[in-house]
Amino acid sequence: MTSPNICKWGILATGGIAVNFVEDLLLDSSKRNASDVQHVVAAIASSSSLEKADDFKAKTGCPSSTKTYSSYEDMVKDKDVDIVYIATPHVYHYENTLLCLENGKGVLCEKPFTINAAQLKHLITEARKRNLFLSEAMWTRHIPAVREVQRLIHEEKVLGRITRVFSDLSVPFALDPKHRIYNPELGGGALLDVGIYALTWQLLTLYQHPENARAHPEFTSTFTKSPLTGVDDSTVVIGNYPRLGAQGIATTSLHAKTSSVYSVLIQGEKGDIRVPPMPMNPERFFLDLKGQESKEIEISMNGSNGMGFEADAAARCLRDGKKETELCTLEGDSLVVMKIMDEVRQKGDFRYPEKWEATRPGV
Ligand SMILES: NC(=O)C1=CN([C@@H]2O[C@H](COP(=O)(O)OP(=O)(O)OC[C@H]3O[C@@H](n4cnc5c(N)ncnc54)[C@H](OP(=O)(O)O)[C@@H]3O)[C@@H](O)[C@H]2O)C=CC1
Ligand SMILES: O=C1OC[C@@H](O)[C@H](O)[C@H]1O
Repeated sequence: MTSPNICKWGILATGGIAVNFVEDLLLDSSKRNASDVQHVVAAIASSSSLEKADDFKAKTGCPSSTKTYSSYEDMVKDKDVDIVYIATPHVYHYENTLLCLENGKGVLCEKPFTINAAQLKHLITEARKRNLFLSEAMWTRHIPAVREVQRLIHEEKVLGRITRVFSDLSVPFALDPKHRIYNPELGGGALLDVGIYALTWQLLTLYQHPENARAHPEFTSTFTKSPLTGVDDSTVVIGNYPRLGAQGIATTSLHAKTSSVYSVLIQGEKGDIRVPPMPMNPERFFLDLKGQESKEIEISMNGSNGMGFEADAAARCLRDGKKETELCTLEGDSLVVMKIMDEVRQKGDFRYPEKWEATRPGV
């Protein structure tokens, strides 16, 4: 048996989700059927202090060999780092990614990739120019249960013709204007933070349906601005897919909570598939075929938070010299999502502060 390929990660930012990501990196990858790759947390950087990076290292149980840095700029120069995972608030993704690329590092950047499509196009150009790996950490696209739902409806066609897909992620956050979810200076708002998952499910099921052949749907949307800070606090995106004769209704809210019955409901002529919450990383779903008992299908992640699958995909790309993952391509997937979110924000007459919408001068 050949030894696993080792992927050496740098962790840029030490907030909430970075903990979950690092926990998954430290799990035995064979539990995810990924014995061909192995992850090492080579370095952790905090922009706040070295102490914060050290605390993060201790809290997540990283080995003593993991280096810590008190600046992102120093970490990206570390020769022991192959790829950087970026977990800062949304408005920083563009500059943080450029910093990594300019220092020769591949990047897996948290969602939403950037604030707008123009910024993402620039990142794609820079990554290609430098022949570096680049991907959005849209983990949902890599989750085994999500892939199984896609296989069932697209390949096995268990529901026959698909007619409608409802998808929702709604999280009632406390009304705090400083929290990144409500703060326009951090790229807050329901659509970019949580609505992106509801939209992704619509694209995974309808846009990526083989009979749609990635034809761009026509979108109708509503965008409600929070009286607190002006970011959207509830948004609906309806996609019309004429090639399928189907519609997708993606919803998000910072007030309501996703129904406990389903976060995704895929309706077809032969029945429904129902994915209970949460939609980001489901381990089970229900197949409700007409005239039959409901069947629960469980696809366990064996104790993983669900973020290891995107890390495995990135590690395989680095090993194989690929510059993007197959399940979350730059132009075919991430850029499509960014363009739709731009369109929805434009219709809702909402822009982030101009300095966060900007691309570098001359781009
Ligand atoms: N995939 C998923 O399920 C999830 C993804 N996310 C995504 O991950 C990213 C980070 O979210 P989350 O971890 O919840 O955010 P947190 O607020 O918990 O952490 C963000 C980190 O970014 C760094 N940072 C740098 N500049 C700032 C600043 N001006 N204000 C605040 N933080 C700053 C800080 O780390 P330091 O001090 O170390 O530099 C901070 O701890 C977002 O893109 C979000 O959408 C979030 C939750 C779940
Ligand atoms: O990605 C996310 O998923 C879970 C949410 O609670 C969080 O705000 C968001 O960033």
